[in-house]
Amino acid sequence: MTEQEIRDQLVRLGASLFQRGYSVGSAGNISVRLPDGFLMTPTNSSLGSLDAARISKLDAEWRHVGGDKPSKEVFLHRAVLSARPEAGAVVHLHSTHATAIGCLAAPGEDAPIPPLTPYFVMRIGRRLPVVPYYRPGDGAMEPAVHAAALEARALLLANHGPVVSGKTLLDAVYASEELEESARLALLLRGMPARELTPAQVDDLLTTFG
Ligand SMILES: O=C(CO)COP(=O)(O)O
Ligand SMILES: [Zn+2]
Repeated sequence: MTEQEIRDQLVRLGASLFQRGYSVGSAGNISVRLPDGFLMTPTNSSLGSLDAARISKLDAEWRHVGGDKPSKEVFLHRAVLSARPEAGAVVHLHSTHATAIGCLAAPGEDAPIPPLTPYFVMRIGRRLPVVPYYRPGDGAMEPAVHAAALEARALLLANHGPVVSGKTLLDAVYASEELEESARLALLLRGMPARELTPAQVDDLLTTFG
């Protein structure tokens, strides 16, 4: 895809997430890896009304080289994209149910959502580490996020929200949606004797689709 096509896709997918309530106000941010750097949603922008021409551009050293001022969460995206060379995009949301799990789970926990359905396992994997709370935009979070991203495709920022990587922007968006719906399901079934996928079923999914 050309950079222009990726910019247009970012606008479309941001609007789609916003319209369905996965993000509200100016919450959340998205980054995409390019051959010569990165695209990032501008700070204080709404995912619902991004302007393709004003999306921030950063060079390969994460210096701002074009468009509006980038998200204050540049450190967060840099931590994940540098830990996961195969990842092409990162989506950070404040989606309600995943954030709720990030308020219930203990920082350091690494599987706060049980493997209830195959698509959760296929899109998120076995681990979903919970990174301790940091103020939004605090660069001090970078080592903790980097360490978590080395072992998992997605993570939860305690009391803040989910961070999900994917091979492509579309993969990262699909995985973010799957994570939010899985969190919702986990909360709906809390305290009920829900049947989880067995370790053998999880292994089978990961070897077939992982
Ligand atoms: O989600 C956010 C902070 O965590 C939004 O911040 P930005 O508007 O700077 O991207
Ligand atoms: Zn946030």
